Amino acid sequence: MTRTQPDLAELGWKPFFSSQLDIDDLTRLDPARVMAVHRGRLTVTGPEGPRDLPSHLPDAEDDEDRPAVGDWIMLDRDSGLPLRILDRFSLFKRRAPGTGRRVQLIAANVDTLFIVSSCNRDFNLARLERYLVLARDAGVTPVVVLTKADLADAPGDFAREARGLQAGLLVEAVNALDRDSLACLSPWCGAGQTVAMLGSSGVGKSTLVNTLSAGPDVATAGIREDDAKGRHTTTGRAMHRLAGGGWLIDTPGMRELQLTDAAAGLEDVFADVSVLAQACRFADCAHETEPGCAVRQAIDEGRLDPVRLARFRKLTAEDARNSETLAQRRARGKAFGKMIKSVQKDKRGRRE
Ligand SMILES: Nc1nc2c(ncn2[C@@H]2O[C@H](COP(=O)(O)OP(=O)(O)OP(=O)(O)O)[C@@H](O)[C@H]2O)c(=O)[nH]1
Ligand SMILES: [Zn+2]
Repeated sequence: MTRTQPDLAELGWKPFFSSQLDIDDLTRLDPARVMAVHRGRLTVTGPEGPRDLPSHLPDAEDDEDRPAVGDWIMLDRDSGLPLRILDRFSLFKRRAPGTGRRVQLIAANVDTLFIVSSCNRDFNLARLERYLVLARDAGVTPVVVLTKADLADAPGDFAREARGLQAGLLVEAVNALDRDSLACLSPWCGAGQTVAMLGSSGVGKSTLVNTLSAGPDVATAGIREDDAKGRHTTTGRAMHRLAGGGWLIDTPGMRELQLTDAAAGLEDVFADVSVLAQACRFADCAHETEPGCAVRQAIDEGRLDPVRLARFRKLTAEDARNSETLAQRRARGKAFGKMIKSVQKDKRGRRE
């Protein structure tokens, strides 16, 4: 299949980006979209086709000044070098493991997050809520995609349960192997649109990528780089061109995303709990044994499902754990080490 180079709009350019440029910028700079980031290099695509560039930008100060897959960067027209990253309308990021407060950028300027689960034992409301919090936190519209509908007796039941999580939540049950069955996803896969995907292992993410993909990629194909041994290796693709004209970002980092600093997302996805909590007597109420707890009162009166509160607690704990600083983590590790030692001592004491 041959296809012409995508133009700016097809690459996902929006008025949001034009509004960040002045006349002077337009005469000196060219925009390009980051298709892949790897070992200090970028693969970008602009209307002139794909290019391989160094990833360092002149004014980079902190972690968020580094280019991520999906970013729009402005290149100097003369030197061809990247000068500036345009503000992102959405961003998936995470704390880099073991580095305290350092942030790793996963994907930028994503319009829609496909939250993938399947119509079988993988289906789990707690997991869906976790992904909904991630979507909300990144500023991306979520769509729940339930695969393996063809293997389930009553796929509608799964879809109904998922829809119950949030008013207006978009849920589609599909057979990921069948292109016709994926037609319901086309509103989010059209020209210029960018999708990312989250879901546990085996739910059908790779199958979805394959079925939705346009085939051989003009925008990213043909970029080769030398590896350490001087061999040519084709750069791993992070953005897949979709048959509908849009883009799908699929990177290992995206697949491993965890909750961090997600307080705003939690408050939104669990708006029912947050609203109740405002009426608790104590601002830091843990809704356990505190007097004047409006959340527990709602449970006693049957207005809130205790299972939902338990899921909210678990996610809040995950967020707190992932958001703690390296110093806090070390302190917790030490306290835990001390406790183990004292238990071991205690056991030895009893044996002697
Ligand atoms: N019948 C049917 N099989 C499916 C569907 N979606 C996925 N499968 C099958 O399920 C298996 C797992 O699918 P994958 O696409 O590899 O799952 P994944 O989410 O990419 O898994 P990881 O790579 O481990 O993250 C494959 O054998 C697929 O063919 C579906 O909608 N219907
Ligand atoms: Zn309370």
